Amino acid sequence: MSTPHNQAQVGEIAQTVLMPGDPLRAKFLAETYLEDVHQFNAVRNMLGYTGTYKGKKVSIMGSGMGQPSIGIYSHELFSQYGVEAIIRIGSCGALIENVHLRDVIIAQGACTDSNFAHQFELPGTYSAISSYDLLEKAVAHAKEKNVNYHVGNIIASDIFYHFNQGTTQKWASMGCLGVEMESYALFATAARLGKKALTLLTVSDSLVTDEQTTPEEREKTFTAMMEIALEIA
Ligand SMILES: O=P(O)(O)O[C@H]1O[C@H](CO)[C@@H](O)[C@H]1O
Ligand SMILES: O=c1cc[nH]c(=O)[nH]1
Repeated sequence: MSTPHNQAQVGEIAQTVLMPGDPLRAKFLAETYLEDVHQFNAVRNMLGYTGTYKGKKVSIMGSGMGQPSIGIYSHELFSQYGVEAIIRIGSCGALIENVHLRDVIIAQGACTDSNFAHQFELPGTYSAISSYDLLEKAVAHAKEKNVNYHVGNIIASDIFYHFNQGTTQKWASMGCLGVEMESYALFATAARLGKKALTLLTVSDSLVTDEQTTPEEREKTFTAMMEIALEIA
């Protein structure tokens, strides 16, 4: 069996999948941390790997950028491959002053400007939240490893280059810690299919101070977040 976007056979993918947006971050992680690794997907270069971490079977696969992309991959993983939990390991922009470059955000919930949840025809606004079970474990590991972490809400936007300069400040005024582009669709897909999801983000840039990390740093150096995800997988 395969899907239009994933050439893996059933059984090749672990019950927990770590998902960075960047498929090269998936490759780095698999090559750096996993043993007995094999690559299960290369369709559209959305690289996916399964291996073991401390004896535990774990998969890592890129999600691409944006809610439509993670909506496709997470739906297929949950509904076709028996995946029970997806942990997104992404980069984000900091929206408030006390969230610094390279800090880790553990997303409790995600707001959005996307219409992803309109498909559910709910009689109101859906609040997308992470799995408390995964969240609790991530916080425990972050504490144990002395990671600079924050737990709270984020904004999962359909837009990277906002023409209206004030947009992200409005989300900051509602307590959102960071901006990224996938978590709302991931949390909603998991909820609809009765599965678990969590997002861990490393701050790659600050919309407050304009500091930035390089593309290579985003690919290879966000290891505190990667290690938390591997421990709780
Ligand atoms: O680094 P990743 O996981 O791709 O996450 C962030 O980076 C991309 C934008 O540069 C978006 O996908 C955003 O969510
Ligand atoms: O969506 C994103 C991801 C990283 N940094 C941003 O500013 N936005």
